[in-house]
Amino acid sequence: MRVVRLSLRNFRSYPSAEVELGAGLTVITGRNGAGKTNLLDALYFGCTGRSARTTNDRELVRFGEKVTRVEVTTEADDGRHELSVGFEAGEPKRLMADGVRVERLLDVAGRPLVSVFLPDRLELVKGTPSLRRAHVDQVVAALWPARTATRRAYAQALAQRNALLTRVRAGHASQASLPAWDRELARHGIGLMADRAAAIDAVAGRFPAIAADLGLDGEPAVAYRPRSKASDPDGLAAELAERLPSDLERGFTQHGPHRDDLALTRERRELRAYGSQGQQRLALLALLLAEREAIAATRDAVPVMLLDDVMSELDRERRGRLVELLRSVGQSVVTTTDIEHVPGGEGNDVTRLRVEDGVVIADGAAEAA
Ligand SMILES: Nc1ncnc2c1ncn2[C@@H]1O[C@H](COP(=O)(O)OP(=O)(O)OP(=O)(O)O)[C@@H](O)[C@H]1O
Repeated sequence: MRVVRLSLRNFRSYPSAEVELGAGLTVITGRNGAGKTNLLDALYFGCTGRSARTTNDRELVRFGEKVTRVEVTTEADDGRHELSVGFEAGEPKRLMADGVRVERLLDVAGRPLVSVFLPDRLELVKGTPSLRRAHVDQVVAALWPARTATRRAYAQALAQRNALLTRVRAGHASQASLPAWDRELARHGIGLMADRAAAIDAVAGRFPAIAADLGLDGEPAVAYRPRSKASDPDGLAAELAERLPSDLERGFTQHGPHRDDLALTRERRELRAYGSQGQQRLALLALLLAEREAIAATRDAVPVMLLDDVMSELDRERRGRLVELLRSVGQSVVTTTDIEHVPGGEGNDVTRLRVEDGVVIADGAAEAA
């Protein structure tokens, strides 16, 4: 499946725009502030129903306007499909798939998977474990959509246990029902840990070669770091029981997969603490590309890569390697202020779009794929 067309109305800086994407690499050029990221975010929004940049949807509505709308046309073996997201500022979003109203685009079977790199996504490497956990869970969802149920069940059981801890602590409930909740939490917890381990396993094997391809030296590696050592629900329930006094003191559950992390390392040291900006950036790109490969191998779908402003931060050799990787398989869209930052960007297989004064101009389309 690939995205063939993007259409927007009153989205961020665009009054309206119609964009045809290439089957392989599409490069969006334009000056600083021209609207390149806005276009990339519109694509993300149209495919997922969410912005990659903000959780405040109001920001997406063009200044002075009330309603925004993004439509995405995809092409798959069974023909073309239409996804659309629109809303009036302050009102709920209206999501449609092939003209039928849906609750969430993420649940639509035929929607394109997207993987996005924005400069602030470096937080995934540098930031708190919670960001990496959420990311790992997204990878699980992309690999095996049905398994999102396990994460939801775990979150629900955790919330119930925490509520009970608060009541016990306040003297409003007895401890008698805690073991039952521990068993429930442990059952879903072990399931969640198994899903995360399997997802990282699929990615970890691919990561070093891709990282090396991108020019990241020093034996880069990615590994799942579960908080619990347990291998079955009884083991995790026992660990929870052991920590009960301290949980009661604090009023929340301190142990379990909601404290897991993902380690990105180079020379066995955490990139989060010791990596240069360039190394962190390369590791994140390698991670996203390894995930793309793992997803492509598991499902009949290659996620569309959306890369914002990544080229200017890489040296020429690494830019060249990244572009080669992107051109080798699937669909990707990159933004840059200067086409010269995309080695091979003038090639016949590359679609070039230029953004100027709120208008998107086809700057030489790729030959039919
Ligand atoms: N809701 C909105 N309505 C109108 N304009 C907006 C809205 N939100 C952002 N903008 C404008 O969009 C422009 C930024 O666009 P964008 O971030 O896509 O630029 P860019 O081409 O990626 O720039 P850079 O190369 O500097 O990263 C700014 O001029 C900003 O004022």
